[in-house]
Amino acid sequence: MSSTSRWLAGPDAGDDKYSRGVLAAVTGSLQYPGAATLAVEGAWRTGVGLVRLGAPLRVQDLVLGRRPETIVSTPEDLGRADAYLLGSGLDDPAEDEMLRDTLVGIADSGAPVVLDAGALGFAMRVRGLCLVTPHAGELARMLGWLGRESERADVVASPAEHAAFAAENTGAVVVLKGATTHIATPSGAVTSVAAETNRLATAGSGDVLAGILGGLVAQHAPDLATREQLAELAAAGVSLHSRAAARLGDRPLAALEIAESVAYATAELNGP
Ligand SMILES: NC(=O)C1=CN([C@@H]2O[C@H](COP(=O)(O)OP(=O)(O)OC[C@H]3O[C@@H](n4cnc5c(N)ncnc54)[C@H](O)[C@@H]3O)[C@@H](O)[C@H]2O)[C@@H](O)CC1
Ligand SMILES: Nc1ncnc2c1ncn2[C@@H]1O[C@H](COP(=O)(O)OP(=O)(O)O)[C@@H](O)[C@H]1O
Repeated sequence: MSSTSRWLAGPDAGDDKYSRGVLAAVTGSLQYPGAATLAVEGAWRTGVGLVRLGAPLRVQDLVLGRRPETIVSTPEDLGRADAYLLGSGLDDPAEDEMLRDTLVGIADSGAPVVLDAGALGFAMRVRGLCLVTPHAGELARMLGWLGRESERADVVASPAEHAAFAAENTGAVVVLKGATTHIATPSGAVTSVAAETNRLATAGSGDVLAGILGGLVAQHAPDLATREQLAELAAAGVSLHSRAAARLGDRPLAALEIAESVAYATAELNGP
C-alpha cells in the first residue's frame, strides 16, 4: 500500500458511520456562505462517516440544499466529533464573542483540529494535533503574530523555510498552499507536493482542500499519534485534491466540481 493510499482506504464489514469518523465543521458565514458548501462537499467525498456543520441559519440551508446528509446546528450546539475543521469562510471570530468562545472550547478539547482562513489565529491554542492551511498571504500574517514581520513576497521567495518557521513556532503542521504546497512539521521537516494542474487556482479551491483534510483527519483520528503522521496524511490530502482537479482535464474548473471529483480521484489513487 502506498503512503497516499494508506490514508484513503475504504470501510470494511465491521464499519459504521461512527467508526468511519465524525467531522464537525465551523465554516461559512453571512459574508462567505458558499465556503461551507465547498468544504462540506470536500469532506463528504473523502468517505468520512458523518459531517456536522455549525453555522448561521442561511449557511445551514445552503449546505442542506446541496448535501442533505449533513447534520446542521449553530456552532455552539455542534456536539461531539472525532475532529474539527474551523475557519474556511469565517468572519474574524474576534468580532463575535460567542463564536470565539466556541472555537476556544474546541481548541482546548484535545481533539485534532484543521484550521483555515479566519481561524488561523487559533493555532497556538490548540491542545491536540493541529493542521493549519494558509496561503502565502495568510502565512505572512501568521508570521507577524509570531513576531517575524513578513510580506507575502517573502513567503513566496522561500516558502519551505517560512512554513518550517511557522510550524516550529506554533507546534502545528503547516500546509502552505500554492502551485507547490509545502507541508512542514514542528521538527523542521518539509514535504513538498507539486500540483498536477494549475487549474486549481480558482476561488474556493482552498475551502475544498480544507474539507478534504478535515474528512481525512476525522477518519484517522484514533490512530493519529504524531505530527509526522499528520503531515503524511496532509500530503495524501493535497495529492487527492490535485488529482481531483487534474482528472477533469485541462479546462476551466469551478471549485465545487473539484470537490465532487474527490471520490473518483480516491478510487484512482487507490488503484485497481
Ligand atoms: N465562495 C466562497 O464563499 C469563498 C470564500 N472564500 C473565503 O474568503 C475568505 C478570504 O479568503 P482569501 O483567500 O481571499 O483571503 P486573503 O487574505 O487573500 O484576502 C482577503 C481579502 O482581500 C482582498 N484581496 C486580496 N487579494 C486580492 C487581489 N489580488 N485582488 C482583489 N482583492 C484581493 C479580497 O477582498 C479578499 O477577500 C476566507 O474565509 C475564504 O475561506 C474564498 O475561499 C473564496 C470562495
Ligand atoms: N498556480 C497554482 N497551481 C496549482 N495550484 C494552485 C495554484 N494556486 C493555488 N493553487 C492551489 O489552489 C488552492 C487555493 O486555495 P486558497 O488560496 O485558499 O484559495 P480560496 O481561498 O479561494 O479557496 C490551494 O490548494 C493551492 O495549493
